[in-house]
Amino acid sequence: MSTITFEDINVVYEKTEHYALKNLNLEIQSGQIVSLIGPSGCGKSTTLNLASGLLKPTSGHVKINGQEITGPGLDRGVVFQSYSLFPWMTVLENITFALQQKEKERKEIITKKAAEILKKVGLNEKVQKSFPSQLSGGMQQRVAIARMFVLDAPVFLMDEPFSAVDEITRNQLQDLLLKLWEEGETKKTVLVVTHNIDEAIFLSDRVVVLRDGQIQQDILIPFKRPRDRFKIDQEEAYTKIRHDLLKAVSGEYN
Ligand SMILES: Nc1ncnc2c1ncn2[C@@H]1O[C@H](COP(=O)(O)OP(=O)(O)OP(=O)(O)O)[C@@H](O)[C@H]1O
Repeated sequence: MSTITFEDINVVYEKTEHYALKNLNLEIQSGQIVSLIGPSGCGKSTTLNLASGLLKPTSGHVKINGQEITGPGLDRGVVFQSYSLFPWMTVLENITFALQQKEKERKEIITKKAAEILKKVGLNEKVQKSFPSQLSGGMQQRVAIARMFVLDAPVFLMDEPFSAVDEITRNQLQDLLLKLWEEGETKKTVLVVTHNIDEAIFLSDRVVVLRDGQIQQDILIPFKRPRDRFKIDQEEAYTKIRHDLLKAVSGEYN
């Protein structure tokens, strides 16, 4: 169980004068999926980087379960837009290497575990023996998702994880993420940065809209899980939420 809290956060990057984040207060409850959306430069990645521990706030506190974050840690899994796999290792080696950093099991056990999660995300033995450069972007992102789940951190931080792939692949990856998340015994706390309003609605329990480093809107997404994208988008509530989010992102919300 992991709740992330941002308390009175201000971020002013070195050699700049403007606030990348200003008086930001946000709590992401344990087991929630929360998306951050908003126009370019509104502070989405800055918020995520605070949670990952790669960035420290100029003032304020970022905490997990009440404990101040002081740097990156194994309690947080991260997936970025670019595939962040080691190019000189095969797919299977990428996962076993990551697992070896965490678990002190025998090599055969780790390899078995790695192969199992890869199979689960739809990557067969042939793909497992391939190098990342031999795979499509969507497949590489499947590997990154597999790695995040097998490492089993209680918090997942994802920065535009599906923005580099085509729309059909994007939908498949969203479905995969939700399937693995829903199957989990303890629900992961997930913070996702996205530019895509439909993705934010489909994935999230809450969508937070940032503008100029501040929270403009914080909208609850009421659709029951598991969700069917082709059903929820027919609902009246969906149209209203989408409309409100589009307005908020465009800065036209009063
Ligand atoms: N390393 C940095 N040094 C200086 N300013 C930065 C740095 N990183 C971000 N900024 C500035 O901080 C503000 C917030 O940036 P951030 O990357 O968090 O926005 P974003 O919403 O993620 O944008 P995008 O959607 O384009 O990725 C912007 O004005 C940006 O120019």
